[in-house]
Amino acid sequence: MSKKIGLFYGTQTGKTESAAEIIRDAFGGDVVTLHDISQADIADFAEYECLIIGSPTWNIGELQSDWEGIYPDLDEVDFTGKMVAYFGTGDQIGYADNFQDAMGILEEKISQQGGKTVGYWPTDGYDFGASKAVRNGKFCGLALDDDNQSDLTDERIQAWVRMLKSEFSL
Ligand SMILES: Cc1cc2nc3c(=O)[nH]c(=O)nc-3n(C[C@H](O)[C@H](O)[C@H](O)COP(=O)(O)O)c2cc1C
Repeated sequence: MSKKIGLFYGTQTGKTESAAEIIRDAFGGDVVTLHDISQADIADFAEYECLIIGSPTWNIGELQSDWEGIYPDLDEVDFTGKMVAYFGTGDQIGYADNFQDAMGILEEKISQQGGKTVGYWPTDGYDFGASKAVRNGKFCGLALDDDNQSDLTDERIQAWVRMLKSEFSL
């Protein structure tokens, strides 16, 4: 595996950070480098051909606050030629009409800036009303819900990473 992957995540209470660590470990070796977006610079995206972007949804349909801060600057980043996978953490029962919105908001912006989305994930096995992260009946990335389905997080990540290894051509 010669390609390096940059995983950029934001977190408020640690769940998205834990998921990021499990994703990194699932790739094995030192393929994935973690970047807490609160410590990162937009120039850091340029170092990677493959990116993974993670955010929880907060405050009813909003980005995690560090992503919120950097979001306007994404207009200056060229993601052309990069493959980008997304994951989110959310609460499908407590926030059923905004489940995983942050993942959708980031995917929309980064796609507009040239990123090619990989790692779509089925909506089967979830029960929610509405989500900005759904594209043609699938999530635009891996949806995790540690508030209600923490027992599924590990197996979802392992299956998604197996898929990504192939989509990233690792
Ligand atoms: C005040 C509050 C608002 C939230 N809003 C949403 C929401 O709109 N949509 C959603 O899917 N999850 C929502 N959540 C759930 C969080 O996204 C979820 O707990 C997530 O795993 C937190 O990730 P973190 O620990 O990385 O910050 C909300 C949680 C709280 C406490």
